[in-house]
Amino acid sequence: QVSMPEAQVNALEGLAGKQAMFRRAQAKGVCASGYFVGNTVARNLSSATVFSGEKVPVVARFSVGGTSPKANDKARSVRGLALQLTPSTGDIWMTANISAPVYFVSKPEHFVPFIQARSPDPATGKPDAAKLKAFSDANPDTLRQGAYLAKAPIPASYGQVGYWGVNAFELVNAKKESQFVRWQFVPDAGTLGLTEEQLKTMPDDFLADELRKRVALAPVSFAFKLQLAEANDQLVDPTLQWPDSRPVLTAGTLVIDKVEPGLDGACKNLTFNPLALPNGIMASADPVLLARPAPYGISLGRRLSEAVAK
Ligand code: HEM
Repeated sequence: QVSMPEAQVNALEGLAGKQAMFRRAQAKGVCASGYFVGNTVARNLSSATVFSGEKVPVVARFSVGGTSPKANDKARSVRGLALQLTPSTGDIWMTANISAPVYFVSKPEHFVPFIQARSPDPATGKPDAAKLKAFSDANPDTLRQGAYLAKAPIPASYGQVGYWGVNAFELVNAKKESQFVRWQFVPDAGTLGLTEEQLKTMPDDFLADELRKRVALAPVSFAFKLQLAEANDQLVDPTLQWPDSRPVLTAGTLVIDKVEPGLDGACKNLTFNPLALPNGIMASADPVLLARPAPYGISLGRRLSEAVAK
């Protein structure tokens, strides 16, 4: 009997073949570092020490969606921004964010059939179109992320695309007041997509070098924004956004001022566990959020033991 988290990681390995030593999702990426500074908006909502206003050291990993370390940087997939914040006092905070406001499943048990419907059928070497249609028809919520990405520009830079936390979290302040939020990292340089011409002429691999060159000239920064839930907003379905009318407040700044010359750096031995939350930031009841740490840990375990076995 295979557990759900193991089945999820196995399904990811089936998409483009097992990629030993690489992350089983967002396999292609680059490690970077910098700092985060929270402001009074954050401090009024949360007692987390990452929001104290000090420069909190950050390890960051930018990534391209999919399970292949050779993924095409021009693919119509998500880009990722994963962070580990290590304040001088208090708890570490980890978060893994994507360049879409929504996820592709609303229930963790849909993850395996979603991936399998897109994986090559052993008989034909291609995904089974009928199987994909049947799954999509039965679960139309699994098409929402694709619909978003179909309309979004293909990012020209890891530093010129927005990243969303997607899942809802609960902030709690010193007075024990609670506020449910969703966060996003909005690039200060603005968003920029590849032109039709660039989509034809750019190489498949450019994002890591582009970020190195950009950061060598000046740090890359993002506004950390919080969208505030109202009383009856749903907190458990990451395929749905909250209404645009919900207030979005700037609560801090993320600055990236160094990019690893290679790919790994400090990210190699880490998994960015989205439930590694400090006091003052709590998980919502979103079942997709609660399902994340186990497969991340399994992926970390597999890739680290493969690296030793090599
Ligand atoms: C049941 C749902 C999910 C499963 C099974 C899953 C699975 C995984 C796995 C196995 C990894 C590789 C971990 C590692 O080796 O360190 C990963 C990484 C990642 N996931 Fe998820 N994930 C889920 C939901 C989400 C959601 C909702 C988001 C969006 C916010 C997300 C964003 C990311 C990002 C950005 C990474 C790359 C982190 C890095 O750079 O190290 N995942 N996921």
